[in-house]
Amino acid sequence: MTKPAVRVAVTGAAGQICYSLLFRIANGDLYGKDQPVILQLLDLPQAQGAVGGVVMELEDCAFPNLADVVITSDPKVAFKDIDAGILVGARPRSKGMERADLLSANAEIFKVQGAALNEVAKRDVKVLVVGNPANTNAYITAKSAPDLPARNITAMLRLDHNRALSQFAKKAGVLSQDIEKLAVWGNHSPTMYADYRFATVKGKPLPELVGDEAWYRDTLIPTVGKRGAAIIEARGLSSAASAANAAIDHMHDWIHGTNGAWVSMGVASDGSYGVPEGIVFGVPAVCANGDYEVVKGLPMDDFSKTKFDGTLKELLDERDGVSALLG
Ligand SMILES: NC(=O)C1=CN([C@@H]2O[C@H](COP(=O)(O)OP(=O)(O)OC[C@H]3O[C@@H](n4cnc5c(N)ncnc54)[C@H](O)[C@@H]3O)[C@@H](O)[C@H]2O)C=CC1
Ligand SMILES: O=C([O-])CC(=O)C(=O)O
Repeated sequence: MTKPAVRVAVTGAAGQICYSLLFRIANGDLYGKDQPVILQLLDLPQAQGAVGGVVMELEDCAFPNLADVVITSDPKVAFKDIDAGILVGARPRSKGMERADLLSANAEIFKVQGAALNEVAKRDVKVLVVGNPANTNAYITAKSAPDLPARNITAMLRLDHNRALSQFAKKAGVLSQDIEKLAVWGNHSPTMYADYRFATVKGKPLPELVGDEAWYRDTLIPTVGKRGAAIIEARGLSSAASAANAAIDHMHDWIHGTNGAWVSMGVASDGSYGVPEGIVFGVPAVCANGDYEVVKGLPMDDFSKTKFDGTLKELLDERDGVSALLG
């Protein structure tokens, strides 16, 4: 017998990330090939025609498990009874613009969408915020959805995690899939801290395989931190297919589990590592049974502490920047 369909809302459906993401979800990359999915697509009124075009293309793929598609500009229609929500729709950064510039432009969007999720989504909905500044947008969403568990409203650090994996793999001459226990801490921004101190490859410490602490500090960390800007510079547009891939990885692992492996997720702090409660902070996590647990008790050395405090300070400043809006 066919399983009942799950409902997945995706916002920013006419945008470039969704042009990749929607096809991956419809193909079963999120919930599996045996799970019917209903896509509930949100975009602005002026983008409805373009969303219609994307939906024609989805139809033309004849995905066996795409049960239905809803197109709307009303968040309460898009989020009705959803099992999962991927909030992509936001104003993207253009050349020369920093994420902080996006803060106020996007804060209002996530306030409205948080309130709509609060009203109509399933009580155990899993939410991933992709739209930048992703951590603070997730923070606003959670604060605007007080009846939903804050732990279920997450932000995307997985692109940073995947970027770091690839750079480390290249440097150490190993496969990225063999790198375990990498952690990306903090904000999805150039201040993020890709921490390889605990990482191993087939039991060997990654720092030993890399064998070049100066490269790690002076090249790896800034390369990953500024990768989004490098892609904008090269493409004239921000990253899209890799962002969609990271969103699939994040949600897939949350839904299906990681078999003990660490992944990096932006999650509402419970106060651990000294991060004030509620701040959405990138942490290493292990997923199981449709839930995640933050890896706790990792020690910090002087370098880590400096990096950690820097990215935390940026998030606290962003929080202060939106506090008036949250009232
Ligand atoms: N967290 C991460 O790792 C990454 C985040 N991003 C962010 O993802 C976001 C989307 O990127 P793209 O798809 O490239 O942008 P895009 O400009 O191609 O598409 C954005 C879409 O969102 C829609 N939109 C705007 N306001 C909306 C609202 N209130 N409700 C629903 N839809 C709305 C627009 O009409 C447009 O169709 C940007 O904020 C970008 O910075 C991009 C890459 C990585
Ligand atoms: O940098 C940007 O604006 C897009 C983004 O978040 C990324 O590629 O990491």
